[in-house]
Amino acid sequence: MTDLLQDLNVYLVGMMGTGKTTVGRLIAQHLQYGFLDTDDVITKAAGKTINEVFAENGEEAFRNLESDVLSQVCAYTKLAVATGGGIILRRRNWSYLHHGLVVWLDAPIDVLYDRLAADTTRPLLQDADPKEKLRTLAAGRQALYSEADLHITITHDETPEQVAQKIITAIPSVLKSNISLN
Ligand SMILES: Nc1ncnc2c1ncn2[C@@H]1O[C@H](COP(=O)(O)OP(=O)(O)O)[C@@H](O)[C@H]1O
Ligand SMILES: O=C(O)C1=C[C@@H](OP(=O)(O)O)[C@@H](O)[C@H](O)C1
Ligand SMILES: [Mg+2]
Repeated sequence: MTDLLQDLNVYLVGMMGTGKTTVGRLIAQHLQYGFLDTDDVITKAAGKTINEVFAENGEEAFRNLESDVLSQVCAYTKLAVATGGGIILRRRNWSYLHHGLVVWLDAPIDVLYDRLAADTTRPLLQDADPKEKLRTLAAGRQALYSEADLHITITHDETPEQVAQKIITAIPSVLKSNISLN
């Protein structure tokens, strides 16, 4: 499996709350890869929280930082990368993501809402109706997420370890089909 991947980075994309950060760490352990979360890198580089970046600099500035971080991360290999849910919004980011294997974690809105209802660290969900906000964001992003190499659907009762295992099991199928296309 690790041979098949040829040190390619694995990028997890998907809506807030799908478990990119949690599952990304497990994927890294399985693959004996390093782990990186683009939000963590932004937080460290900016010296403030994601909430503070949004509040003080705005979403556009956050998206610029996100693109900068991704452009630097894609120069490395053997990384499992948890991205922020909006990374797919910028076309330029796809040229970086496609240096590696892009995995879309896809979970029902109810699951995302249950996980994030009490969370205050997602500025885009600090809204009068966070569930509706999740629906709107997901609807607007669906077509972009579907550009990922691998689509992993998550049900409400799957543990992070089960999701990681599902990804690890599915990866060879995409790599094989890529090879036969070339
Ligand atoms: N498979 C899962 N089952 C239950 N809770 C989960 C699962 N994956 C993630 N979580 C929880 O959901 C919340 C959001 O997970 P996180 O990894 O931060 O998602 P993301 O990075 O996609 O926004 C966290 O509290 C995390 O512990
Ligand atoms: O979906 C989004 O636009 C965002 C998702 C967040 O990351 P997670 O997907 O890890 O929650 C974080 O990057 C920021 O709050 C914006
Ligand atoms: Mg995350």
